[in-house]
Amino acid sequence: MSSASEQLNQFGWDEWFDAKAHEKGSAEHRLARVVAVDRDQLLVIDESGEFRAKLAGRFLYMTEQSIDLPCVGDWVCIQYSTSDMYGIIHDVIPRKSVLRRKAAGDIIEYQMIASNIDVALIVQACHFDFNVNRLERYLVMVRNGHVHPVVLLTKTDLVSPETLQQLIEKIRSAGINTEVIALSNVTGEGVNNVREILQPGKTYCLLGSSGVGKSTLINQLIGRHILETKVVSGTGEGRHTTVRRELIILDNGAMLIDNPGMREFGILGAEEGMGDSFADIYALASKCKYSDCSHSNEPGCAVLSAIEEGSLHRAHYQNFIKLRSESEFHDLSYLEKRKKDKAFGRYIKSAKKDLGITRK
Ligand SMILES: Nc1nc2c(ncn2[C@@H]2O[C@H](COP(=O)(O)OP(=O)(O)OP(=O)(O)O)[C@@H](O)[C@H]2O)c(=O)[nH]1
Ligand SMILES: [Zn+2]
Repeated sequence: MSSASEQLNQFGWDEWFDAKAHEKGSAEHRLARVVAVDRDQLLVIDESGEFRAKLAGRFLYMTEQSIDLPCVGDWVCIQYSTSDMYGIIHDVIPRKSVLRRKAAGDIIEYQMIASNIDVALIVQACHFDFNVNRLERYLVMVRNGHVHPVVLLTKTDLVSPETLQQLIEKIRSAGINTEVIALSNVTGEGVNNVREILQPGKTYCLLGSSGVGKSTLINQLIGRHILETKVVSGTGEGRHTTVRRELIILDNGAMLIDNPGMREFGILGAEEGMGDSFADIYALASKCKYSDCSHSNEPGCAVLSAIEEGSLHRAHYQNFIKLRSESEFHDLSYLEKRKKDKAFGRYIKSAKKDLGITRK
């Protein structure tokens, strides 16, 4: 790594990105990390501070999908010129991890929420909000994006220690081995356990339903001075109106991404299944000859006959197949793998018992 890129380590740059930048031939460019996106303007940070930036016309022209445009958390190749108040973004360095959600509608389109997140803190409140199935859906989304999950149970002040213990047992008996931190923003209990896992140079985000205490927790984690915004131009001079920063650097050097997309993520990402847009296909599927019909070539498939008859649009069906292979397949493969792991664990246990091996 060059010394310039070493200075970027504080913002999460590492050997992984370095290797990707070399592969792409972008290693010679100046690099910066996106801390906010405001329509066509971006706010980026590098070792010399924060700058406004815009996308290069050529980059915009060459980009076919909106998910390939820079989002919060991305590393970008940037050029600064003395004549322009904006830095010009020429490229995006490949993403190590992503949080994205399906855009509404039949066409399979994804919307980027943020990238290059190391750990997602999945927040549920002990009181009212707690739901293991929803937790599993969040875990699937997060792991599909290659983000490491940690579960936060908030509002412990509203439940008895026994109830809290039962909630944790429910999580464990669902086969979820993810680290769980219980906390109360009111008493402050457990908040330090969250602080302890936040490492400098790593990027975190909070996911969870509205009202579970994410903002309250973020406010506890943020030092006051971070809220003051000083935005300079590409030349390093002048001040401009404030952009709401979505990537926040905490006092200890850990980074926290909190953006509007993340706030809606729970509803559109983890909670909306495929059912809504493909209700017609699911209705037909119940009439297929085989209950495990994949609707691709089976005899007696009601979905395929509906296409033949013209009562189901082929394009709609193709979207269904594509989305199923892209999303449900990954989701299921993760859940199935975990079930298998669990089954394997039981198998090992019983085999040990048969052989008379017991834990000392
Ligand atoms: N009793 C109790 N109340 C809490 C706790 N944490 C947050 N609250 C309260 O719960 C309400 C919602 O908290 P927020 O932090 O705004 O929740 P949020 O998750 O940020 O919600 P959105 O901004 O809608 O995503 C507020 O009235 C908080 O004061 C807690 O640990 N215990
Ligand atoms: Zn079928």
